[in-house]
Amino acid sequence: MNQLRVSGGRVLRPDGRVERADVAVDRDEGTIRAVGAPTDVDDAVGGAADETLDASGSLVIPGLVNAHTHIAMTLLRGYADDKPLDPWLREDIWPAEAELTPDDVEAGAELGVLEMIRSGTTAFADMYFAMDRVAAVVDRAGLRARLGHGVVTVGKDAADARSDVEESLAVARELDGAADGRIRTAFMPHSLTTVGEEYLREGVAEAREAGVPVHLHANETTDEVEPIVDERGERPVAYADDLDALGPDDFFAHGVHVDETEIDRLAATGTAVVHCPASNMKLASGMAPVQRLREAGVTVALGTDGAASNNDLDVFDEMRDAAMLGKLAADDASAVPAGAVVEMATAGGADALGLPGGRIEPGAAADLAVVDLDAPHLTPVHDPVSHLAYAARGSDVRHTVCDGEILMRDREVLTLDAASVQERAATAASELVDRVESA
Ligand SMILES: CSC[C@H]1O[C@@H](n2cnc3c(O)ncnc32)[C@H](O)[C@@H]1O
Ligand SMILES: [Zn+2]
Repeated sequence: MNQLRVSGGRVLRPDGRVERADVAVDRDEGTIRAVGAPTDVDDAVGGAADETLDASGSLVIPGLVNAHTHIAMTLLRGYADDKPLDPWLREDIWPAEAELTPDDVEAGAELGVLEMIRSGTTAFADMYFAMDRVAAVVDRAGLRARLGHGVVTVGKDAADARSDVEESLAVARELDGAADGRIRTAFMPHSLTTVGEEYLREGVAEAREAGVPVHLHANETTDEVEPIVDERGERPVAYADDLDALGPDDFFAHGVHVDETEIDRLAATGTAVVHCPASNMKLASGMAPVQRLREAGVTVALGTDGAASNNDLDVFDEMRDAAMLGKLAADDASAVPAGAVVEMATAGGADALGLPGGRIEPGAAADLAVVDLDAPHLTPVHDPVSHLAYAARGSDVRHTVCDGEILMRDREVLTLDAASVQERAATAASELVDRVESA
């Protein structure tokens, strides 16, 4: 066995306990072989490690999962701020995205992936355009992802609308299993209001036939919920159920404005919700009832949403925001505690996306982040889980491992050339804005 050993650290176990332990990784299989005291790990795997990552003074955690983003929107970070969702999209974001080229998407995706590796994220879900380019970046950079082409049919004639649906299905069929299985796919209609009913019905039926999940924005703002209720006489989750878009493989972004009946239906169908607290606060979309969702048994994951509504891709920020906002939403300081947001950012994310990882245990995918605790803002360490939720930052991550491969060692990303990625993205962003202004 080609063995990577993560040694000398404290390890976050699936039950939330933290213990001093080494982690032995089988790099051929990309899985964790043993976790425990160094001598026990030696006994379990035999032989010396081929490579070691020093985790002394550090906390070894499952690689974080960013369960909803639009990765290439890094190019639009800081481009348009301080507006609610609908005018932000219509007045600023969609006109800019109309000028995006596949090269831009690749440049933005590289920048996003670089930022994620640096902050300990090893898996993400992405809804955007030019997904073959995003897939190529994921393959090179070494992460895992669930990818889908985002469909919008409003404002399009029937031929264009149908071809958008077909593209999403084609991407879902063709890219599934790419990057040695690290890439999985989904059918991704943008939302229940931006995709017409006939296209939703056809697309979901074909996605079921192809065996790929469905991912969409749902119940994000009252502006989106109200027209559905007015026109259909039913809530969005009931409409989604009628479309056959709910199930244990499916995951919805946001779920801010969900009532008790909708929460029960999400739980009963096993549909996961990706909570995006920073985006919900920045766009003033509202406060998701995270405590209620979790109490009802809904799988809740965390997502940054795009970098234009966040404005970063740091899942540590998302954990802190989720814990803070969850308390405010429940009017209860004990709601959405530290352990809950850590679970949402790890096992909850992996479960929502149907990707391996999220737990440090033998047999699990070797997706890990090593968080350096030796910093003023992390001193003293009364409770490492509290630090993960409330005090740590993405920049505290020292090493990142995915599928048994080291993506970042001692804060140096090994799979991408950070300087050239930043330069390429900055140039692409400024040329994009020039094109938008002259359009
Ligand atoms: C059709 S690809 C995805 C599409 O979604 C847009 N988008 C970015 N953030 C949000 C959000 O919070 N709610 C809804 N839509 C969003 C993105 O700009 C793309 O156009
Ligand atoms: Zn989104």
